[in-house]
Parts: sequence; structure tokens; C-alpha cells
Amino acid sequence: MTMKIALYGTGYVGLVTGACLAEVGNEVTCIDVDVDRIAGLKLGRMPFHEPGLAELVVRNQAAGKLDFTTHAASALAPATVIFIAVGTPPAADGSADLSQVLAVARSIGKYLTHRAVVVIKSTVPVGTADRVQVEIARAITARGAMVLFDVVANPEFLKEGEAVEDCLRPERILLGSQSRRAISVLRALYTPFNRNHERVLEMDTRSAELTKYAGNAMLATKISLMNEMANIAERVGADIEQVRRGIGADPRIGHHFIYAGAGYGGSCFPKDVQALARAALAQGYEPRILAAVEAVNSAQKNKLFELVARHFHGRLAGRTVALWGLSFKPDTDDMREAPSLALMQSLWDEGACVRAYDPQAGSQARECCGERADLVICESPYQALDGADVLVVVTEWKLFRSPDFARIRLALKEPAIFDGRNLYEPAEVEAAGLAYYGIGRGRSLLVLPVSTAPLPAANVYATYAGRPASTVAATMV
Ligand SMILES: NC(=O)c1ccc[n+]([C@@H]2O[C@H](COP(=O)([O-])OP(=O)(O)OC[C@H]3O[C@@H](n4cnc5c(N)ncnc54)[C@H](O)[C@@H]3O)[C@@H](O)[C@H]2O)c1
Ligand SMILES: O=c1ccn([C@@H]2O[C@H](COP(=O)(O)OP(=O)(O)O[C@H]3O[C@H](CO)[C@@H](O)[C@H](O)[C@H]3O)[C@@H](O)[C@H]2O)c(=O)[nH]1
Repeated sequence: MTMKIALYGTGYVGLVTGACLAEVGNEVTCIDVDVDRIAGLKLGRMPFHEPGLAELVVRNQAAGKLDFTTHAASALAPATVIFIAVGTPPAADGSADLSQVLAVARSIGKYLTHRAVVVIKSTVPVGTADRVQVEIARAITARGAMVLFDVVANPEFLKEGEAVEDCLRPERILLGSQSRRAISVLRALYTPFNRNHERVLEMDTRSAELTKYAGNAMLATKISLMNEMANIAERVGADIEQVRRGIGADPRIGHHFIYAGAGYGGSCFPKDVQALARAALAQGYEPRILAAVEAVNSAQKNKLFELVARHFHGRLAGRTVALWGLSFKPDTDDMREAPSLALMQSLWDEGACVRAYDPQAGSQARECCGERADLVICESPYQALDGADVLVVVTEWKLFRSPDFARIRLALKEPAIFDGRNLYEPAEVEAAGLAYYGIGRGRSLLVLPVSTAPLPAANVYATYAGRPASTVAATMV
């Protein structure tokens, strides 16, 4: 069944959702307050890099099923379903800033003339659907009108870089509402995405809102736990990559989201873990696991810098570091909370220069960091090595997976690779004449601290391969 849809926000979630809803036959008008973005979209210009999105947008625009506007009133006039997909960035105290969502609620209340279902796709704290309901009703009343509407919490789970695929073939579709009518409208809308097996999960509004945060908190916890294991691994002489394969084989754990690395970034995990923690604190509950997940991640974002600084005995002034990968993950140009930003800032603070290459995020990185003499954005991975002392791989773009190690060795002044995503086999890198540093790969920590304090009885840390701890340090150096 074709529906007329208005959708607020043309970011990663809004634009992808709008294009996918148009692709399955609906008539969608996307609204944004960003005049340049809307003008660009009307000309088929994408505001960010997302594989497969441009084709979808251009095709559906040409077919008259997808349109873009800055005028909410005209977009709302025919719409029976209205999506809210605007940003919920972190406020200064870490809680979710709901100003964009509430501004949209007021806009809906101002212009809605007929019954509609309002769908919240943005990630919002528990209780926001109720606030949106009140805000819309207040704005309708303020103009002396009476219009019926329902609000549904329908959180989004797409991943950047795979957003189109995730949206067209979702693993689950969460519908949180007390309104049977609204649920049946959305079930009809989502029918084309609900093939093969039932993907719709109905629940109460608050549970739907919390499910989104709980999912991201669980995934962030897996990553921080693995980063913690990596930090232990390098101290006890174990390889986190072997440990990862070992624990992933347990189906109760699984192979997904257990890659140690340079810390998680992006526009979701960092802000959502913090916002959930703030929401818990506001209710008088101290979220101890969330605090630890966050603390481990902050420290992990400093990990690559620590390895580079140790390699140069803390003397980084005048050094040039080549960086491969700037975006927070591959297949996106999104720089929000990217681990590369923390690394570059620490290098600059110590007087080092950066030559960086990223397949997509070069101009975004320039926008984030501004014009500065100690940042050169290069046109190719090997150009970034020109005049560099060492190479740091921060983001695991496919392009970086099997490089020409001999060429890297010849190009670098002090041949060493810092592999922030454990892409390479240490032995292969070393065989090519380069020093190798990974994350949690047993040998990265050059000095193994040996405690002289008495160990508790039956302490498992006391031995390494059956030998007393005091002999281990010498073996590991
Ligand atoms: N990015 C992701 O991978 C992802 C995935 C799932 C959920 N989410 C959540 O979805 C929401 C949107 O995220 P995003 O990454 O798409 O955001 P974004 O920052 O990329 O885009 C937000 C868009 O909303 C527009 N906007 C702001 N105020 C507006 C208003 N009053 N009216 C119309 N448009 C307005 C902005 O101009 C911008 O284009 C957030 O709550 C986020 O947490 C994001
Ligand atoms: O094993 C892993 C997996 C991921 N990461 C890092 O975690 C971050 C987030 O990665 P990913 O989850 O793939 O990207 P996002 O696009 O931020 O997607 C997350 O955040 C979205 C917004 O809420 C949700 O919709 C998605 O389901 C959720 O995966 C990145 O920095 C990754 O490098 C790791 O370090 N190790």
C-alpha cells in the first residue's frame, strides 16, 4: 500500500530511511532546516558518503517518489505518517540534547491538519515519546485546533557504511506504542521489509526506547571488554587475536563485535552510553558497568599514541607520523568521535606532524581540524609515507588489508607499523624488515612490570607458562 510520508532530518538515518521507503513505493518528502543540504539533495548531491545511497536517492527522485524541502507545512499537508529522524547530540553533561526533536514536535503541532502517525526514529531517552506527545498537543491547542495523532517509538538500528542494506533488510523492526491503530498503520508500511520471517516486535513505548540504548550499551561493552582483554594479553604475553577466535567459537559469545582496537567512535556508542548513564543517574541509580565501558574506551583511544610515544622514548618533536584511515570506521566519511582525532591531537601536542590518507574522510577531517601546517591530507596511502618516520593504521579500510610491506619499509625513515586494528600478521610484517606493534598482541609492551609485592595465594597471574612471574619480564623484552 502506497503511503504519503513526511520525514524530518536528512542525516544518516533520515535520508537512508526516506530513500528506502520511497524505493518500496511510498511518496516521501524529506524536510531539513539545512538550506544548503536540501538544495544539494535536490540536485542529487549527497551530504555524506554512504555506499548505495546516491543511486537510491537519484532513482526515486527521478521517479517522483522522493522530494526534499525546507517547508514543513507543505510536506505535512498530504502525510499520514511523519518520521522524526533529527539528531540527539550529547549535551554538555552527557545527556541527550532533545532540542532538535522537540523543535520538530512543535513544527508538527503547528502545521498538522489531519490525523497522522508520528514515528520517532531518533535515539531518545525513555519518556521522550510522552514529551513529544505533549509538545505536539500543546502546539495544536495553541492555534485553537483539534487534530488526532499517535506517537510511536520506532528506534533505528542501521550501521553507517551498511545503512542501505540494514534499512532494506532489517533484523528487527521495533514498534513501541499503546495505539493499536498506529501499530497497524506501521505494520502495513513495513510489510515490504518484513519478508521471510516476522521481524516486527511490538512493545510498550518505554521499553522500545530503552531497547535502543540497551543494544548499543551491550555492543559497546563487548568492545571495551575485548580492549581490556587486549591490555591484559600484552602484559601476560598472549595474543588477543588468538583469544578472540577462541572465545568467538563459543556460540553463547559469537564472533561479532569482539575486535580489540583503537577504541570505539562514531556518533552513537560514545553518546548513547553516556546518555544512558546520565539517565540512570538522574533516577538515582549509579551505572557501574556503563562507567567502566566508557572509561576503558577513553583510555583505549590513547593507546596508539602511547605505543608511538614509547617507540620514540617520548621524543616526538620533529617526527612525522603517517596515518592510514581517519573516519571512525571503514565505508563512511563520518569523523564524529573518530579515534584518529584523539591520536592526531596528542601527536600535535608533542610537536609531531601528521601525513594522513583516508579513502573518503579527507575533507571532513580537514573541516574538523582546520588548516594547519602539521596536518597534510594525502591523495594515496603511499603518498602519506613520503618523509614519514612510522606508519599508524587507525581505520580498517579494505584497501589497507594487504599492503606492499617492502614498499612501506623503503618509504619510512624508521620502519615500524602501529596496527590499530590488528590487520596484519606480526611475523609477516617483521619478515619484511619492519617493527610491528599491534593491540594486545603479546609483544607490544616492551617492559613487563613485575610486582615485588606478595601475591595472594593461588594467584593465577603469578605464572606464565608455568614459570614464576619474575622470570617472565626477561623473556618478554
Ligand atoms: N548515524 C547512525 O548510524 C544512527 C543509527 C541509528 C540511530 N541513530 C540516531 O538517529 C538520529 C539521527 O542521527 P543522524 O546520524 O542521522 O544525524 P545527523 O546529525 O546526521 O542528521 C540530523 C539532521 O537533522 C537535521 N535537523 C536538525 N534539526 C531539524 C529540524 N528542526 N527540522 C528538520 N531537520 C532538522 C540536521 O540539519 C541534519 O541534517 C540520532 O538520534 C542518532 O542517535 C543514528
Ligand atoms: O568489534 C568491534 C566492532 C566495532 N568497533 C568499533 O565500534 C564503533 C562503532 O562501530 P559500528 O557499530 O559498526 O558503527 P555505527 O555505525 O556507529 O553503528 C552502531 O551505532 C548505531 C547508532 O545507534 C546503531 O544503529 C548500530 O546498530 C550500531 O552498530 C567503530 O568505531 C568501530 O571501529 C570495534 O572497535 N570493535
